Amino acid sequence: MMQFGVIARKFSSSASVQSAIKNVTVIGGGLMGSGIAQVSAQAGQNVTLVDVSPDVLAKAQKSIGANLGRVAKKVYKDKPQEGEKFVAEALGRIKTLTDPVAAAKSADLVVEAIVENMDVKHKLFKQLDEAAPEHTILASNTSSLSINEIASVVKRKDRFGGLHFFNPVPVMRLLEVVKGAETSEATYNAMMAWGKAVGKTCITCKDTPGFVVNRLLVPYICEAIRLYERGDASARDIDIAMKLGAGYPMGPLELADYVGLDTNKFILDGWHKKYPDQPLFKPIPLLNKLVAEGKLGVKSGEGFYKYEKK
Ligand SMILES: CCCCCCCC(=O)CC(=O)SCCNC(=O)CCNC(=O)[C@H](O)C(C)(C)COP(=O)(O)OP(=O)(O)OC[C@H]1O[C@@H](n2cnc3c(N)ncnc32)[C@H](O)[C@@H]1OP(=O)(O)O
Ligand SMILES: NC(=O)C1=CN([C@@H]2O[C@H](COP(=O)(O)OP(=O)(O)OC[C@H]3O[C@@H](n4cnc5c(N)ncnc54)[C@H](O)[C@@H]3O)[C@@H](O)[C@H]2O)C=CC1
Repeated sequence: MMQFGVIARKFSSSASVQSAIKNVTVIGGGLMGSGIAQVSAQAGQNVTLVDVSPDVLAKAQKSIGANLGRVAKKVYKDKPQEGEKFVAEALGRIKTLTDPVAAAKSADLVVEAIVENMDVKHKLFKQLDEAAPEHTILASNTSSLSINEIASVVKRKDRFGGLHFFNPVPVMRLLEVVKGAETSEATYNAMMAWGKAVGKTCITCKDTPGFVVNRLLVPYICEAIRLYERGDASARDIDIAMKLGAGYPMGPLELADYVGLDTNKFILDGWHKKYPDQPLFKPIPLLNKLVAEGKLGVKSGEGFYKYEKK
């Protein structure tokens, strides 16, 4: 207990922690990338947010502005002018680009948050490795792919690692810092210091499938889908059970809809291919059916539940 207290204090987050990294490039302006850009800018970093789509970048700026407004309302409750200044300054620290190569040239750290596809990630990291200055650390926010496999295409394997954030990034306090087989101690220390500087509590994990959280969360969600598929309980009752019986903020089926059923399926299929004998990773016909029907959860308006389209 004593030891846990010490560890908890040692790794407790603080936005005032100093990091040598001042210029961060975030690639992918979707759900995760926009959140990573926001928390970095909030912590005083100069941020370049990159996406292939200018529309995504415009949407990301809008949602970051709205989320910074939420933070300002809380932190500067009685000082609205200071709140406005905080939002304007943080937004002013984020510039947007559609060219990852140009964006890498000024980066101390690049955090990649593009589609969960090994070939697409490889193509991007090859370009980044060639374009980025010598000292730049390259990191991936992958949910389920191997950090070593992603790093296989870069020369700077010692300056490569995993920085795995959680959705919604501005709210979830954890950051998994993943050491690849060749990640140097200096890179690891820099990633830990940066994670703390952007306000997260960091934990360390080796390059193992799903790291800590998803290795436990994916089988849990999949078992909930199988329970529902067998007709053992209704979706509503499964979710109520885990919220009221186990203290989770969302039930497993709500969380699956929130993360995206396509993402759930992608992770499961990838792990099943790699570990065909592991029963926890076996395909789930109901999940496949929902995805084939375009029922992807919150983002498509329907998954296990129906949602109003935004
Ligand atoms: C099989 C595949 C599975 C894995 C797939 C891969 C995924 C990954 O790699 C890793 C992941 O991210 S796994 C997902 C991790 N996330 C979770 O588990 C979220 C669980 N849900 C929650 O914590 C709350 O329901 C939640 C915080 C979302 C909402 O909380 P509430 O229900 O209490 O609702 P609110 O009262 O509206 O919000 C509470 C406070 O949070 C603020 N907020 C909510 N959403 C936000 C957002 N999107 N951006 C910024 N701020 C946000 C909200 O303002 C409120 O703040 P306070 O006013 O201070 O309370
Ligand atoms: N959705 C989640 O809950 C979580 C996802 N992740 C991981 O984060 C990464 C991103 O996920 P999301 O933000 O959910 O995806 P998303 O689909 O919301 O965003 C991905 C963005 O990347 C852009 N993009 C694709 N290829 C690109 C390229 N070559 N260069 C620049 N931009 C490119 C797309 O236009 C899109 O806007 C994935 O690796 C995912 O596994 C990690 C933690 C949680």
